[in-house]
Amino acid sequence: MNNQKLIQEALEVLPGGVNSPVRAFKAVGGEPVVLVKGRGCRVWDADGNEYIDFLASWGPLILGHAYPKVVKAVKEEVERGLSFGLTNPHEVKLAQLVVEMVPSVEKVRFVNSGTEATMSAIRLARGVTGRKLVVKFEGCYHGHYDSLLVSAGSGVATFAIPGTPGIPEEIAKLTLVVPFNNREAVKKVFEEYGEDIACVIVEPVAGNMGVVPPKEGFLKFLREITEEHGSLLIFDEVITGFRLSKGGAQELFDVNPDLTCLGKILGGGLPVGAYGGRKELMSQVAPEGPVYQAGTLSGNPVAMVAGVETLKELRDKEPYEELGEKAKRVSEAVSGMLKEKGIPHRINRVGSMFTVFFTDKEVVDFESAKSSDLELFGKFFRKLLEKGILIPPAQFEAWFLSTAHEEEDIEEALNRIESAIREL
Ligand SMILES: Cc1ncc(COP(=O)(O)O)c(C=O)c1O
Ligand SMILES: N[C@H](C=O)CCC(=O)O
Repeated sequence: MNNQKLIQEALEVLPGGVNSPVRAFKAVGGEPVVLVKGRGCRVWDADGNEYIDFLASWGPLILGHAYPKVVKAVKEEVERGLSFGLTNPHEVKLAQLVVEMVPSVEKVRFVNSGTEATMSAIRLARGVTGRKLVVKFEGCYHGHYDSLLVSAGSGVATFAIPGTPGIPEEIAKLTLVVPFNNREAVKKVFEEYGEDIACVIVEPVAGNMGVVPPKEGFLKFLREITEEHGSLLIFDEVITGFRLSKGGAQELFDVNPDLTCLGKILGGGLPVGAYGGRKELMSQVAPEGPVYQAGTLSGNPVAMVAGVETLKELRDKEPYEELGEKAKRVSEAVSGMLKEKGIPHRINRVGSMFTVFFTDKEVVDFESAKSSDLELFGKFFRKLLEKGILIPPAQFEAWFLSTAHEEEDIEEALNRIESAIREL
C-alpha cells in the first residue's frame, strides 16, 4: 500500500492519523511520511523513497537503524519468550550498566517511557520532601504527565497549545514555570515558595524548544539553590542521557542531580524509561519504601537486551568526540549555505544534537526560540524531504547524528541539503 493510502486509512482510525502529535507534519505542511524500513543512517517510506535520517526516531538511535548487535540480541531473546512478569537477568545487567555509566545514579527503576520516568521521579520527589510544588522551565518538555505539560516544549510548543483540557487547574497550579537560563527568575520563585518546592526538573541541555545549551554555571546554580532550600534537583536526561557523553549531561557539565530520568537511547529503539539516583532516595520506592510505582511490562526482557547491547557499545567505544565532530561539520556546513543564501539563522549545537533556528537573535530560552521564522522552517523541512533528507518535522526539536552517519553519507547529505537551500 502506498504512503497516501496508508495516511488516509490512518486518519480514519487514529486521532490525527498518528500515535504522537509531532508525527502529523501539521507544523510543516505536506503529507506525513510512513516509514517501512531503516538501515544505518537511512530510512525508506512506503513509496520506496530513501532519506538520510537526522531524526533518529527522535533521539534513541545513536547507533543507527537496525544495529546488527542489537538486532541479533533482540532476535535471540524473542526466541526465549516475550515477557515473564518476574525478574529477568537482563534488567539486572542494564541496571548495572546505568549505575556504572551515569555518575549520580546508584539505583535505578525501569519503566516503559520517558513520561513514566519523569512522572515517577516527581512523585518520588514529592514523597520524600513532603512538598507539593514543582519548578519547571518554559519550553522544556518532560513527556505528557499532567504536572509537566504546563508551558511545555516539543509538540505542545509546535501546536501552540496554551494548556491541555483534562488537566485540572488545581494540578496545573502546583507547577511553577520560569524561563530557562534565567537565574533571577529561579531565585524569585525560591524566595517566594522555597519551603514548598519539592523539586526543580530541567532538561540540562534543552532539546524540546530546539537545542538550547545551559548558560555557563546555570546547572551548578540550580544544584546550589535546590540544596539550600531542601528541594531535589531532577535532570531529565531522556534525550541527553548516553548522547552527550556516556554519563550524559551531568558528566559533561560535572553537576550531579538528585534524580535522573532516562529513556530513548536507554532502550536502543525499544520502549524503555528509567529514573534513578542515590541509594537513600531510591530506597523510598516500593517495595523498599512507601512511594508506589509499578509496571506489568517494566524491565521487559526484549527491551532490556536492546538497551544492554546499546549501552555496552557506547561504554566500550565512547564515540562521543567523533559524533560531536560530525555534527559540527554538518551544522557548520548548513550555516555556511544559509549565509551564502542571505538567510538569517542561528544554529545551537551541543555534541551530536543541534537545531537550526531562522532568526538573527541568540537563542537562549523559549522566548528567543520562538523568534524563529516558522513558515521558513516549514519550507526548509519540505525542501529537505523532497531532496531525501529527514529532519524532525517541527522547529522546536533537535537533529541527531548517529555513529552510522559515515563520511560518504555526510558528503551526500550536504549535497542534498545544499540543493534544498538553493531552492528556498
Ligand atoms: C526530555 C524529554 N523528557 C521526556 C520525554 C518523554 O518521553 P516519552 O516520549 O518516551 O514518553 C521526552 C520525549 O518525548 C523528552 O524529550
Ligand atoms: N520531542 C519529543 C521527544 O523528545 C518528540 C517525541 C514525541 O512526542 O513523539
